[in-house]
Amino acid sequence: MTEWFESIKWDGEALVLLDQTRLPHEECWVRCATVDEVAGAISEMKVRGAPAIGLAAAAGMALAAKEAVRSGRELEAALEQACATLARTRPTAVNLFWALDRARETARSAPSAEEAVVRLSRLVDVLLEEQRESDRAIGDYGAALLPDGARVLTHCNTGALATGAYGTALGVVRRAHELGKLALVYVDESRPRLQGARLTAWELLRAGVPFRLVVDAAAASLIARGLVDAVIVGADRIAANGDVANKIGTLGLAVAARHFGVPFYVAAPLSTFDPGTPDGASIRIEERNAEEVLLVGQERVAPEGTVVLNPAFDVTPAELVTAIITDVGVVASPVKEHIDALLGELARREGGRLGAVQGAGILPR
Ligand SMILES: CSC[C@H]1O[C@H](OP(=O)(O)O)[C@H](O)[C@@H]1O
Repeated sequence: MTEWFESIKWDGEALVLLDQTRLPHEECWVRCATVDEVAGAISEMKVRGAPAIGLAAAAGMALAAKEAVRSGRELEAALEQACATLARTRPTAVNLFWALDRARETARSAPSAEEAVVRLSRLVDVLLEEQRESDRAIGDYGAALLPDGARVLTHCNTGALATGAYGTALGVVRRAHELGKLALVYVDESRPRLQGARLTAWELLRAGVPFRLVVDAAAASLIARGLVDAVIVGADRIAANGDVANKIGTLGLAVAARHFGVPFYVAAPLSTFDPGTPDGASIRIEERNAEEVLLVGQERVAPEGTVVLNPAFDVTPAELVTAIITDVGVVASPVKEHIDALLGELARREGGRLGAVQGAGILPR
């Protein structure tokens, strides 16, 4: 995977973010020097995308530790408060909580508060490098699944903006393009926050990848007309049984893909898997504010008095998923039966924290 642009920078003193609410018309960087500023950036979606949210949260913990040592506050209490603040930002992407766990373990491993500051700062760099390696692996595994001349449909934004590295589903798209296997990408606009129209279009233009922007409502008919060889999306949380939480609108794509016999792929790193959540019904779906639906840009489109329901994610049952493309291999169909091997790998990586699980069906590196 060729080098890509940076969307998240960590200099040990602050988290510097490419403000995704200003793209594509303005490339503005925001500097977050406190945990509250990081939490605000996550809540306001200045940084968004499951892995990117995790990276930001880890930086927030490092900043909280630094402030505790500077002010002489007891470290444990300061980190617990920071953890609670960050955990309240967005509830669905498990990467946020995975990163907070990594940060707390890192702090606990330090012999002193001063050393905890050093280790937490180093953890942000480690997570950034892990994400680059993970995205590269996902790109390679995913591109290998696509036919030559592939026409792919994707939803929301799952690129470098969403991971801080090269992207998950959009990383597969870019890798396939680099390998000369990609003919065209259909990009769902992804109402209401328009991550596809604003962010994926911006990334693909930069990468020189051919694409067509479509309204969300067009996706099923493109699949029905035989214009799509594969649907590939990201994920915010994958439950122990393989059910997938992702941007609202994903479930409809999976149903259409299954009905018309088109592969439906999910691309996600191990940090998006949540062995602690048994199934999709147990995943908390973030409800966002009404203005996101009432307004298009700054213009109000619905009449006064309109009541809104604005779930930010939906859940796709495992049986509709053709395969999950991860950084350690592809979890083949039926995903529900084969996910155990992946959870075993996750347990190994997490130092056995989750208990080893035997299984089959994962394609080795
Ligand atoms: C690579 S994770 C991207 C994932 O996150 C998006 O949600 P949001 O834009 O609300 O953070 C969407 O679900 C993407 O699939």
